[in-house]
Amino acid sequence: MSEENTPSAEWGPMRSFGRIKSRKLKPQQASLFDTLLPRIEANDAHVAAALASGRDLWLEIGFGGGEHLAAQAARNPDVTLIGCEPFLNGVGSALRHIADGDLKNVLILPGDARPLLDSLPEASLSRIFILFADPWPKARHNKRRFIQAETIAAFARALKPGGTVRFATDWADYADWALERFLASPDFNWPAQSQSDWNTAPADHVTTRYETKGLGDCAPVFFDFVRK
Ligand SMILES: C[S@@+](CC[C@H](N)C(=O)[O-])C[C@H]1O[C@@H](n2cnc3c(N)ncnc32)[C@H](O)[C@@H]1O
Repeated sequence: MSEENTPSAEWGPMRSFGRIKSRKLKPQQASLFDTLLPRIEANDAHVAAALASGRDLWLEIGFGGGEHLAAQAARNPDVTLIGCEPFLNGVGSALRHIADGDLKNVLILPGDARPLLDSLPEASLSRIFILFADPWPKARHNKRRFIQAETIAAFARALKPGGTVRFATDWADYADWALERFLASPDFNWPAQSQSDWNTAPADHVTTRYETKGLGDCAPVFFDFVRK
């Protein structure tokens, strides 16, 4: 393998994430940042090892406090989950869940999911979760929503055929927005089962912290889109 083709060269953009400063954290959290995070950080080497293992790779974007991420990892020991979250205290909370559950199948990227999505090899993910993403309800802020035609194209590139994206929200306009964009994509199907059950939490869903707050303007909506 030539130098340019090694995974570390391919995933160079991931190195540009600034390190979260552990001194801004509570002492218990800071020690997890110093001890646990280096072992499980979704850096080039750890992601390369996860891919080489041949295990299914799932990605959770914006895991908040990490409750869903940790619960899915505990339920699915044969899968490796990557969680991305730029919110410092959320990462600290997820590290606590990972330590408490002695979970060995989680990688954490303390930052923006988009460069990671773009740098993962094509067709490397089996599932993507984006649960109760920031709704940006004001029209002038809609462009900040994570779901855009470009991110849907990035999901399509990174997912295996048959892989899924689960999108959940409790904001009606964001539900419409996401549905419109996924249906416009040539790369995704919305299967009949998800179409009939969109207002019921899927059997394998784990309630998230944000979901319990009920801050949106509608009951939770769940869409499972399938990569063609
Ligand atoms: C409304 S919260 C929901 C958190 C969690 N999914 C839940 O349901 O409790 C949205 C989260 O997405 C994170 N987020 C926003 N933009 C992101 C991005 N580009 N990449 C990864 N996470 C992001 C935020 O920091 C925030 O924690």
